[in-house]
Amino acid sequence: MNSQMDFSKVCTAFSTRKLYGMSDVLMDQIWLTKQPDRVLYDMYREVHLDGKDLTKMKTHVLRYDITVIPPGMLGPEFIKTAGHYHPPVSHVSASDAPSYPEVYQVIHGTATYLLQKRDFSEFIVIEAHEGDVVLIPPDFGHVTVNASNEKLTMANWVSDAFDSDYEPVREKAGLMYYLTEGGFIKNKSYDEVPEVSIKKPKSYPDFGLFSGEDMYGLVNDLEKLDFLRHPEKYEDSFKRPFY
Ligand SMILES: O=P(O)(O)OC[C@H]1O[C@](O)(CO)[C@@H](O)[C@@H]1O
Repeated sequence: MNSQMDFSKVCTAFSTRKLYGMSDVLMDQIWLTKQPDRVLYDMYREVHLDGKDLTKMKTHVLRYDITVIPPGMLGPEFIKTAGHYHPPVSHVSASDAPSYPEVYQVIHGTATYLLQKRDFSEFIVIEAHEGDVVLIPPDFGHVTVNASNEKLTMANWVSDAFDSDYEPVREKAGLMYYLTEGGFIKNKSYDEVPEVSIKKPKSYPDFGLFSGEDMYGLVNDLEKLDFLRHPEKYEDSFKRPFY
């Protein structure tokens, strides 16, 4: 996928996330009161190069989305996405059903992915550059930060069978740590937090995902993304510690 494309022409839905819509998850509430509302980032849903690709995505109940996050600060914090968890897969009735995973690829710029385990036992940070792929395993909440001085364009493949859950991140006023110019700052809403665990991007041969390979190409091989819809079948590959 080319970061210079006009994604609004090749998506089925466009939306933006605005500052006031994220007020609950920001570290500096005093800074916020002095800010006018503004658009923080753009989201393009079901990006497709032609109608056939869109049909394939819909048939497999998968979405290829693009998110564009300009550089900037939210007070002391670097600009970031609101953050959310995915619900457990609905076709497994067990109380420990895994939640839907997701895979990101940086198209242009630098992304810092923050991954937080649902039970607060892990906090993983992965800085990714152009071509890098980052897999969000089941049961991790996630936020993307643009801590660089250039525009970030990133893609994701994800199941289209659910809505993201924003409440757990909102009720704690963000993830366990905020990424600021001075480094990571602990979010006081959490009692005990694990240390920040810095990891490097990698390829995921078990899932057919390789850094440097444009993952839009998977539109021609969507069976390979079955793990996004049926993570319960890939339990061994998702075994902890995943990173
Ligand atoms: O939903 P949030 O937390 O604002 O994050 C934005 C991004 O997350 C995704 O929904 C995928 O999880 C992207 O498609 C979207 O652009």
